[in-house]
Amino acid sequence: MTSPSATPAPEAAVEARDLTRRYGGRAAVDALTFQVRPGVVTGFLGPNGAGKSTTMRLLLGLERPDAGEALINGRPYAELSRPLAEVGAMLEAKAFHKGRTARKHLLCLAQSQGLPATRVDEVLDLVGLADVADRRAGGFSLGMAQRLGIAAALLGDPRIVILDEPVNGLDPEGILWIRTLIKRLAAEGRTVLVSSHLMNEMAVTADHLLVIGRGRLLADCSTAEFIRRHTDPDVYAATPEVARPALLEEAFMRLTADSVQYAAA
Ligand SMILES: Nc1ncnc2c1ncn2[C@@H]1O[C@H](COP(=O)(O)OP(=O)(O)OP(=O)(O)O)[C@@H](O)[C@H]1O
Repeated sequence: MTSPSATPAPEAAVEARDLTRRYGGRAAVDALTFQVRPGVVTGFLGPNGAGKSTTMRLLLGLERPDAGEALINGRPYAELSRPLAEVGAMLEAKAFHKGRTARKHLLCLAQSQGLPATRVDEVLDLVGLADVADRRAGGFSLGMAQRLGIAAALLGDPRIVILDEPVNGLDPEGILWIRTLIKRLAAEGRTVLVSSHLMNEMAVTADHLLVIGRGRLLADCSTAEFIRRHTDPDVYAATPEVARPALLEEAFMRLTADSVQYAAA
């Protein structure tokens, strides 16, 4: 039998090390250090302006850190040889050329990354857009645009998926669809990092939480542990276990109350 110490710790798929990004002298992301593990859904939470989107942009090489490192499979995004095959992301649902059809949009992306064109129809099927694949994406509803964004993120069949507010503005059916997909991606062993403002949604989707406020890490633990630690003990004790996910919002408010800030323009 192999002793646990003989097994090297797997390299974190997504990692921030002392990650810092400043705008005009103010730190939007402030010495953040965390790892995101495969096989579970990690929720990325924080009040408005906490630095979630900036952190995701840093991880995806869309911005450069002022200090520290943002790593995908141990390397900065810019050093990945086939980025879409390693990490898929949706930061903004409507990030496509409005005059292009959904299929054309995905084909262009596939070609630019050396991915097989056959993958385009696979992801269109996966997200339920096969029937509207030849319609111009500019006419898509928000729900359809979100699905197209997710199709683009999954084009390279990446082991890492990063989604910024994927359920924003969706109807209940769209929310349920994304929730089911996100859980399946994690169950397949992928690393899934998802930001959201919708606490009820995170409570039923995320296994693990990273919570930030003013660019700093406030919590890094399982969702159940987060609720236990940050809920009033009497309320926690009086709430049956099945109902405890509903306490996430209160726990989040208690933890982040001091971190809500609105910087003067
Ligand atoms: N390009 C930029 N130039 C100047 N300031 C910026 C820029 N991008 C972000 N910021 C500032 O950095 C801080 C963090 O913003 P960020 O969008 O990362 O937060 P967030 O947690 O994603 O917020 P939200 O939940 O509102 O989307 C905010 O104070 C924001 O105003």
